[in-house]
Amino acid sequence: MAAAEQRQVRPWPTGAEPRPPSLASRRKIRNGFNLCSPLVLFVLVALLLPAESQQMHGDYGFCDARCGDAELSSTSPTKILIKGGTVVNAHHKEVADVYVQDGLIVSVMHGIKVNEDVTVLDATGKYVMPDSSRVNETGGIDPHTHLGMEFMGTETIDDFFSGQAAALAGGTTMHIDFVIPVNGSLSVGFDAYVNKAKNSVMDYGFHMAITKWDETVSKDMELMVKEKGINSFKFFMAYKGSLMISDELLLQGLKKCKSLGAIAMVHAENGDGVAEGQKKMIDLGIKGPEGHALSRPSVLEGEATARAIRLATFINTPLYVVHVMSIDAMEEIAKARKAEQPSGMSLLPLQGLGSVHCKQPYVAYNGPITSRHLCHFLIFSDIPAISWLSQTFSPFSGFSQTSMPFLGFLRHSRVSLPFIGILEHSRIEGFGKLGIYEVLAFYGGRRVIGEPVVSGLILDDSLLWDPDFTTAAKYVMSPPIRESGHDKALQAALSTGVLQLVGTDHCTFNSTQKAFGVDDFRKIPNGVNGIEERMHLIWDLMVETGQISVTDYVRITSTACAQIFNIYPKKGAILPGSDADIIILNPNSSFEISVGSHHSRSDTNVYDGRKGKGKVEVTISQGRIVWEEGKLKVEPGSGRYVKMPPFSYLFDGIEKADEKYLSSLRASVKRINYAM
Ligand SMILES: NC(=O)NCCC(=O)O
Ligand SMILES: [Zn+2]
Repeated sequence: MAAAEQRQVRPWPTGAEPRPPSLASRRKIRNGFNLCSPLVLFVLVALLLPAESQQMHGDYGFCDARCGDAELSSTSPTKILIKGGTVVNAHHKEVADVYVQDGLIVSVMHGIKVNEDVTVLDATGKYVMPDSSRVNETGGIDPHTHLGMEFMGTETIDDFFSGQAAALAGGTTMHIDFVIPVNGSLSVGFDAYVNKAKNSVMDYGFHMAITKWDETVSKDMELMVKEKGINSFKFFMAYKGSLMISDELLLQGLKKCKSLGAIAMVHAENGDGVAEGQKKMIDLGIKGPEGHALSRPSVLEGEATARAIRLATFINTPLYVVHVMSIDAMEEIAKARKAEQPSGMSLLPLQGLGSVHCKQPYVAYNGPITSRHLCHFLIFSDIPAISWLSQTFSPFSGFSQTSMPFLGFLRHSRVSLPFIGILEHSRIEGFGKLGIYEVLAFYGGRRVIGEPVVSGLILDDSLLWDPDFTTAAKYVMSPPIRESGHDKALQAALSTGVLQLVGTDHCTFNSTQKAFGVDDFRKIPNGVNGIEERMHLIWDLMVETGQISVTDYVRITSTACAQIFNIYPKKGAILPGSDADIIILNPNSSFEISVGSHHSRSDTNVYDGRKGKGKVEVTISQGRIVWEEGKLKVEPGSGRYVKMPPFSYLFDGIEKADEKYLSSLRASVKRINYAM
């Protein structure tokens, strides 16, 4: 990496600010069970086989990303034992050790002993609170970023290097960026992004935008899915005159997505309405950043969301609504997700069942399991007769999520009240512990996913009225940050499962770039930061306030994304065989966000000055410690492109629904032709 490039990455302040306390007193453990035994090596090789990453390694040394230092440091060890923390997955949490080797999680269990060549991060004691231990581990996945994006006549100030360095410092270990076609060409756009991503320092995937429609685009979509590892395409319903597509194109795109098993994503704002709103503001003489919010009210977001959902329903294909910013859009998603629940079925809270540690909004599905309803259960049991279930449920047992034996049993036996019924059955009472820990994914109504972003969950639009242009302009993004009230409603929707996962839409422009629109809000490049702040802010906003549980946190920041984009449990889980992308978060430490210490290249930060509880103290990416004690060590070129296969769980049952639709047509009707 060029030294000049390195210098542009902002430093973690040295000396000026108190450092977070060291998480881990490193030590070597002697005389333990040898994890390099032939058996373990065999397991490792077996686990390595299904890896689907396409490596795009550069020829770089391992270097420190801190500003100006440019010092080379040695590669961090690839054998790591994290001792004594609470391992949190979306389905379950437990105190356990995690052993990592060669970039993979090898083992998650109690009392792992290792040889002296293993680096031990011992979290025990230091982080255990009176009621429970509180070290939470998993790497976050940001489903929505724009690094190195050319947009509104300029290019984002964060490229793949600085954006990813910032991500790692904040505990995000993978992100999915949007490839923008070049003059409508997907292939040219893809190649351009492969080039942009050359200096990557962590794993990443690609979505792709569709900005025009013709035979070549249609064929290229196929190529992208079948050969390039893209399983999602985004349609901009806004940005008239540049990225915006028509309903006709959207329909073509939805059909194509469905045939390829790719997820259609929408930026849902009525672009014609926005153009009209902008004209109105300019006519009224409102040219400052507040004009941005005023010109694109939430009704335009609600309308486009409703339209996209209806068109996707018409085609019968899944839809993913990016950056849900308003109550209007969220309510359309809520309505759609409830829409098709067959009568007689309901959602029940799991509270109070045996040893279940479930809190709202965990739900169990109290009705027949059909292929329309993906219910992914994890059963914990010490009842010998059924303890095999938790083993068979290992995602690495060779079964896909939807063909696990137990789900198969539920489906085929057509049991009504299958789950709750079984749990309440007297035969198992008193035999031991039994619990459903969580329903990982529930899909009941239309296949609609709603993604709020950190800015929409936390901020309100008041600062767009700030008299200082630079301050106001940094909040300009689309759809706009809404007036107070929308944020709280989005939080509630997230905590109750109406919205599923949290992105950032990290799309940074510095104050010089934002000043392009000093005389006209329409020229202010749209976008805010968040890739570094997401994990901290969501922890503080949602977990610290009790709105969601720790396992929910993992689900909305990591697991749901991995499941939707079909890379679970390689990503999004702390399980044997998963990639070793791990964070260690200390809920007793505090964070403070500051433009002076963030790792983005931007000279502004919309969260500047925010403080909160919960600090990511260690980030492990690809099995290497890349963030520890406030120091970032990254290797440009080490980031791997993660291919994402089509036909995620969201497509489960689509064919059956199509068949049902066709058989319901009662057509074509045979008529007597009287004319003959
Ligand atoms: N959101 C935003 O303002 N900028 C990035 C482009 C987009 O996602 O609309
Ligand atoms: Zn975006």
